[in-house]
Amino acid sequence: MKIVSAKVIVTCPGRNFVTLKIQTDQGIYGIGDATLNGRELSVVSYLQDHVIPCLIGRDAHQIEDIWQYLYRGAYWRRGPVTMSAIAAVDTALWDIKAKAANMPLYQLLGGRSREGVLVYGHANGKDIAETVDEVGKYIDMGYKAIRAQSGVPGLASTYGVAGDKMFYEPADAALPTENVWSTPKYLTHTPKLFEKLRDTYGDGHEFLHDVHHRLTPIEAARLGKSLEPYRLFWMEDAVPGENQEAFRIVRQHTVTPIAIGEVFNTIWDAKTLIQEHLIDYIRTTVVHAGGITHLRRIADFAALHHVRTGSHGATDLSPVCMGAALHFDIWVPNFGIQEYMRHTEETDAVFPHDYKFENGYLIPGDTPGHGVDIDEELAAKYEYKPAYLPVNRLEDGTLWHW
Ligand SMILES: O=C(O)C(=O)C[C@H](O)[C@H](O)CO
Ligand SMILES: [Mg+2]
Repeated sequence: MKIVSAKVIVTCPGRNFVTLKIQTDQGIYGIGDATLNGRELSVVSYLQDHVIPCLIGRDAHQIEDIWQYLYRGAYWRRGPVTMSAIAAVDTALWDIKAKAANMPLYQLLGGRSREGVLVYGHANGKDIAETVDEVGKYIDMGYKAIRAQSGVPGLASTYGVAGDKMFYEPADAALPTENVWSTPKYLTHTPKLFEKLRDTYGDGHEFLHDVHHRLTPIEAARLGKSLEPYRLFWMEDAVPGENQEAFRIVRQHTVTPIAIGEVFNTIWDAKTLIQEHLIDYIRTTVVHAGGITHLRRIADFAALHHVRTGSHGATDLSPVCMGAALHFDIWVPNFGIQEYMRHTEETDAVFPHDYKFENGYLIPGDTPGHGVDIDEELAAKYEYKPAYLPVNRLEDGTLWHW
């Protein structure tokens, strides 16, 4: 089955998405997500100018060979742009193979390992009281796991805390918004939030928290320790991930489970973290870590070291990524949890899909392929709009992590 054409579709139904569509000589097509938040057009160019010309005429069934061809063959390995482009090709090819087999994608991976994919939603509020109320709304919707973020007293705005509660969009401005950050204020405040959540809702739900890479290792160790009485499912991105060895310090001091990986692109970003048992959950996902082919490699390596998966699933990962991720999640033996930030109605209309939310779980459908399509006519109505993620500064103006 030969690849005869491929095109990149950019659309902005409330936020930007980049989608690759690969067409074969047998009339079967596949799609893959290529969205890299705030840097979307660099992946568009990488695909259009450098990848698509190399795909034409290749056998769409040779997924592994094409992956190696694009990874090794480029000479310049890794990085978010390269790996998002490879992921888009890989996802589209798995979609094609599953459609050709007339099976849902999870059947090709090894079949279902579970009935549904446990997901966590995002609750956030300007203060503890509002966050506790928002968590209650997620519990009422049936969520069993909820990420909680709260505004910090004395800080005007904090990433993760939004006006629109259900459809929070971090890439919120044509140029980066500037937030102010104070580690001492945050470290004093955050344990109080989780104390209140456990007091209010008891022990029946999982609570998660995202630190956004803002702490040093010893500060992260302190936070993890202070959160221990509230039994978090995980503490996410506590320190920047580049220095994997730094996690040894966090690990030595706390039994709060540790998660990281949404900014990782390959197994090499997580190798030390996994083999030294420094983390509990690896959060790489389909679109930013080389597609299903590479994610499977990471998950298998993680399984050897008791590390489970917890794929990133914010709104900037399109429904195409979510669909593919759910087929992966329903199969992967060492599954942990899947993040699920709901897309808007406009986005869902552009990307018709067959997955559904039921009682705290997402269930992939049985449509052949990954079960997500793109309505190209509708997509064309939403023109690309530049949008950036915010930046973070300390109170004295120093640029900080976010
Ligand atoms: O969903 C999360 O855990 C995030 O941290 C959201 C990210 O900031 C967002 O997806 C960046 O593009
Ligand atoms: Mg995160």
